Amino acid sequence: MSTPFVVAVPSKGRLQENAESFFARAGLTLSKAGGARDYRGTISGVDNVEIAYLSASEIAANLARGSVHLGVTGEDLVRESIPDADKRVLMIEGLGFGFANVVVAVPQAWIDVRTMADLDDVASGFREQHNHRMRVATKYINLTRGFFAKHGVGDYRIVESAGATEGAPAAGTAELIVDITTTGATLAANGLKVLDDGVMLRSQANLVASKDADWSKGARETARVILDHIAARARASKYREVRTRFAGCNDALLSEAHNRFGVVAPFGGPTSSGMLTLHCPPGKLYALGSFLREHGAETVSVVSLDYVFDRENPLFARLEAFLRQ
Ligand SMILES: Nc1ncnc2c1ncn2[C@@H]1O[C@H](COP(=O)(O)OP(=O)(O)OP(=O)(O)O)[C@@H](O)[C@H]1O
Ligand SMILES: O=P(O)(O)OC[C@H]1O[C@H](OP(=O)(O)OP(=O)(O)O)[C@H](O)[C@@H]1O
Ligand SMILES: [Mg+2]
Repeated sequence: MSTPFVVAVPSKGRLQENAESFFARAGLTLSKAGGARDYRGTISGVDNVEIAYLSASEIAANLARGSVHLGVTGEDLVRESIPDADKRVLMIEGLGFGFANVVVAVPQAWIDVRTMADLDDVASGFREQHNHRMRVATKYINLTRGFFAKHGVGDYRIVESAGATEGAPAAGTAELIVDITTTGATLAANGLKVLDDGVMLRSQANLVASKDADWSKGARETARVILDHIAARARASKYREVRTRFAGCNDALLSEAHNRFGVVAPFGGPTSSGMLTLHCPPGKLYALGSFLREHGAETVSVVSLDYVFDRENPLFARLEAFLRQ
């Protein structure tokens, strides 16, 4: 038997539920072989795939190592734990959940410190006054080093923090922090504020491929099938299907609809009896319906799409290009 194609899926934390429903929406049903507590699983109907249930940070580490082919994890973890990430992994697609920013936050009491440049001023003075360098608590060590260097801030020391990072300034173990935030509630509760230019990374959950996995012919074919499901779902959710029939429909009208509403005609122009099928972005449906009726349509119906299978698979094309590099 050939070695399995491994897909890593978050087993806990904030990304877990959304990741499972992302696969389900794409028609990929994950099942845990040995029940809820099992950490290996399969995808029904796609042969030779093994699902590895891991934490989001383990998934980033496994992608770096090439021990999984595809994984769902946060961009923050990818950028922090994989040096030269863009060469080692491909972020195939942002998944629209797990949004969070990695930020530099200082005590609100530091009223004169609003920017990284202000922080640089504080850092220099701090060392003279306190006999030690300004301390930054974080688990994002590499991201912090890169960002601070980019802003010319050098006079600081990192204090590694695995959890409850926001508490470090009040506890006296650091002067400021770098951490991930969504609502900002935890920062506010700890009397911290984000610097105006202190957003280091806008992260979301991503579908990520590892360059160093075993990309045999069989593995590529499995990736193609999985990404075909995902692309079909992504394409379907960008549009609604609009159907109508009217005599006066012509190419000029279709190109006006395309320009004004972003409409595409996946099956070509109207049939001989004037039947027309269009795909329209959800936000433009009413405007398109009005436009079609103004030009002679009697009735316009709209339905949701589950999948749109195209000959082109942009996600797999991106993966192939990356693996060729
Ligand atoms: N408000 C948030 N705080 C932290 N992470 C968030 C937030 N919103 C989204 N995320 C994303 O979720 C990822 C996993 O965070 P979470 O703390 O849920 O995982 P975890 O199961 O605790 O993983 P680990 O054990 O590896 O820390 C983060 O790296 C980030 O990409
Ligand atoms: O901006 P907010 O919406 O308040 O969210 C930010 C908080 O959430 C995360 O912690 P998490 O809940 O993942 O706990 P952990 O530190 O144990 O991983 C993060 O480390 C912050 O503490
Ligand atoms: Mg966590």
